[in-house]
Amino acid sequence: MTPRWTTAVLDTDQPGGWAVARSPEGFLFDDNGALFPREWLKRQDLAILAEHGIGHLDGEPVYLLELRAHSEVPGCNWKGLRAFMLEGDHTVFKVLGYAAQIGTWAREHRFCGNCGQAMIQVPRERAMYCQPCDLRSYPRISPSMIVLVTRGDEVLLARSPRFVAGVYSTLAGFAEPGESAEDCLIREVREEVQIEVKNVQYLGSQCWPFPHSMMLGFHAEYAGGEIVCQEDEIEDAQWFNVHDLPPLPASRSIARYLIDVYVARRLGHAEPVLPG
Ligand SMILES: NC(=O)c1ccc[n+]([C@@H]2O[C@H](COP(=O)([O-])OP(=O)(O)OC[C@H]3O[C@@H](n4cnc5c(N)ncnc54)[C@H](O)[C@@H]3O)[C@@H](O)[C@H]2O)c1
Ligand SMILES: [Mg+2]
Ligand SMILES: [Zn+2]
Repeated sequence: MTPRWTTAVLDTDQPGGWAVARSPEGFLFDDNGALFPREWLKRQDLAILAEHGIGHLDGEPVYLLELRAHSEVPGCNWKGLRAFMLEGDHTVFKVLGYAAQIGTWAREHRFCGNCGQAMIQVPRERAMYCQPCDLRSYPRISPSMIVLVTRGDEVLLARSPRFVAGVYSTLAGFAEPGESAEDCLIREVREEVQIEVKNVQYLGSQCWPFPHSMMLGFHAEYAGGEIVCQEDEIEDAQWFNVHDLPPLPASRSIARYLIDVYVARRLGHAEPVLPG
């Protein structure tokens, strides 16, 4: 099946297509959603910082208008990316997630990190370029490990102080230079709860555009230790029985997928599908 959404580097000199507008307040939307006829959107009073051609949705070109600040557009409102993840069309969320990552990266790479001079967008390539340094900067992706640790009928779930009240999730953390995915996972579990794991198994991955994580999802078995929560990072961590789980993360997250897969296997139910 052809995917509805494919990324591409489009020429912004071409007219037409759809556009999304992103400001520090999130994405612009109205009753029809977050995609607007591009020519109409560009006629509105918007503080445009940059325009990027980002791909095709159902065969139609899509552009991003990255704004310096949010503006009032009659009949429209602004909404954060997370809200689009939680509700509405998943393909539109993927478009907006990609747009957010490109917008953030281009905004943060307007100047060369080596010499400080202005960089230019490379035509037909997703890169910012500094001519004097001959330096190209590509969109940043941050590999992050996420793991469900289990012990028979029990799963290890934890709360960060940043979570919605009551919600428990799997452990996660960013890879550091010099680490393999497995090294990172073992270190993160040790740091966050002082538990040792074994039989690490990769299950799948998910783009997590908050702001640019690439989540690599694993299952691991408990090998030893008692839970000791890392100060500041982990508010609480517990072993939960698969028959008595606390409020869990959003159904489109890989964290939820890892939990649902294990519970399904344990209870002999059909396995869920990982949202792309
Ligand atoms: N999709 C999901 O289901 C899901 C679930 C849980 C976490 N996540 C994501 O996983 C990522 C990592 O999880 P975490 O917040 O527990 O990480 P973590 O345990 O490594 O701790 C966060 C700390 O890492 C540092 N940090 C921030 N950005 C970094 C980067 N790009 N590279 C290296 N270090 C960085 C900061 O000091 C920050 O306080 C986050 O983006 C989080 O949103 C996704
Ligand atoms: Mg963490
Ligand atoms: Zn430079």
